[in-house]
Amino acid sequence: KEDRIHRINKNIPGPKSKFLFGNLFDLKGQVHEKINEWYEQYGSIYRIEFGSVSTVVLSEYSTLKEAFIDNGEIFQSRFQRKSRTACNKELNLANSNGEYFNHLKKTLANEMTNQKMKKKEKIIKRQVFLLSEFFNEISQQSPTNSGGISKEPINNIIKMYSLNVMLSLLFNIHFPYNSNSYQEELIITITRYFKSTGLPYPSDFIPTLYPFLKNKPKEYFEDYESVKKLITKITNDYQINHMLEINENSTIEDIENYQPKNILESLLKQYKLKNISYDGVIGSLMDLILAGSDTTGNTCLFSIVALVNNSNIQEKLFNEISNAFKDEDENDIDNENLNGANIITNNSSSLDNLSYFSDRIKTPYLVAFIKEVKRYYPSAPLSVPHLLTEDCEIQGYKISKGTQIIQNIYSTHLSPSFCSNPLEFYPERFLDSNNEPKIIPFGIGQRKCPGENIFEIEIYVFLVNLIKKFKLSHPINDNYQLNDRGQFGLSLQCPQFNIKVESR
Ligand code: HEM
Repeated sequence: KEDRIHRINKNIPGPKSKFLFGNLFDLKGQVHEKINEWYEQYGSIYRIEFGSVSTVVLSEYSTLKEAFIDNGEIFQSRFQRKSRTACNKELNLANSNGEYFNHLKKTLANEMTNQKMKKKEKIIKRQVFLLSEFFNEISQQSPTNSGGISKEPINNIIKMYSLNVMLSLLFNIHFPYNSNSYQEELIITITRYFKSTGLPYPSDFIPTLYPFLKNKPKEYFEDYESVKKLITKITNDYQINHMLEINENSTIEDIENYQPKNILESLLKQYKLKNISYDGVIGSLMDLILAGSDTTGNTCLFSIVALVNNSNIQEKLFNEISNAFKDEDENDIDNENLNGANIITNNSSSLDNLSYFSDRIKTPYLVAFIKEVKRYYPSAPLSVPHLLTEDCEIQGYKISKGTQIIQNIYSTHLSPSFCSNPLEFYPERFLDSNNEPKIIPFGIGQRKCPGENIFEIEIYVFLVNLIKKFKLSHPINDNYQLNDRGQFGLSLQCPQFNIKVESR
């Protein structure tokens, strides 16, 4: 089977590969930068070998469109890596295929529509308010009160925001914004897991090595299990406390008539109808929490880096936002403590009345800034690998079924074929709606990210509040730049940084 794949793919250009290991030795560390180097050498379609797995890397919008949209059906399956399937048994959304996947996707798509997500802005604003308190504390740290410097890098706290949004959306709970405790360990575990899950492990691609390396690296499997334990406990608790209407005595009809109140209940309903397994429920919740918190968290962090490194842009945004949203929020948030995670009470407040996101037309420069952040710092630089399920021809090259396909979002966004001066951070390029370049941070085609709608609200509300209330700058000198070279992982990791915060 592999001989056939290699025979068909051999006409596609690409670097020389080594016996047994293929190009794996080159794919260590900053994988996306190596993939970009090869893109510059071989163009928008090239072939590499992940051990014995023939792989084709596709870049640039027209090539990706030809594959993932014009030939969408045969490009939609996930390539299964043993290290991942050993954890999730192919029962979760991100790793399943075929009918089972379609069922899961439909269940989640129904719950994550633009309309439904817009109604969740209240939840997001609550989290942004709590996060602002943390920034307030930093700003008051210096003796003059004119501005303070964070004592520690702020990366984990910002990731706590995106994790809390997902936890409150799914389970109606969130963690406090402080360090030295259980939640910081959780963030570190998620970050480590997401970094390592993007790396190509030799045991996934060299069958002869599998028996020796199958449970390595140990940390990767331990991290997965520790997050799974937490999500399983929260899900079990939720069922006991909230889904009382459905129990062992319920008939199929009762279950079918049950109206789920959120994403979690929709998944549990499908489990009770025996359409998906309990592991499928937990695995898909983990997808949402892991994918939802790490990608969004890193993008929020990169947006802060962009504000600090481009103070003129920060001032322009401050002026635009202050003019657009003059009103002040009053926040009255009550929490009850439960095992370290707080239950969110549903007191209504002025938070409920205001929707920044629906009014984003008032802030065209901020909307353009967010697009530029997504382009310049693509949070999922190489997307999630796909599997080609039928032979096909793309850009005149024949590709065999069984080939692993990589969506190269990183080069697509940062190559001169995409836009002029691609290495300049320049939001203005998105101001002309007739001429705006097409970005694909969420992937392309049938497997495109289901979290896009919620992400857009999360980053918009986050930036409106942060920019309106605080001036952010480099902790040492206003003229210095923060390091913005992302570290490779399934999501591009923003380097750790401290920050100076002044209240506006
Ligand atoms: C900056 C924010 C985000 C970026 C850049 C991003 C990017 C991506 C990309 C590139 C993919 C793969 C698409 C493909 O294979 O064609 C993906 C898949 C996925 N994302 Fe996101 N994502 C983000 C936020 C989120 C959020 C907030 C959630 C959850 C609410 C989420 C959940 C998922 C899931 C579950 C998948 C797997 C979908 C599947 O296999 O069908 N993502 N995302």
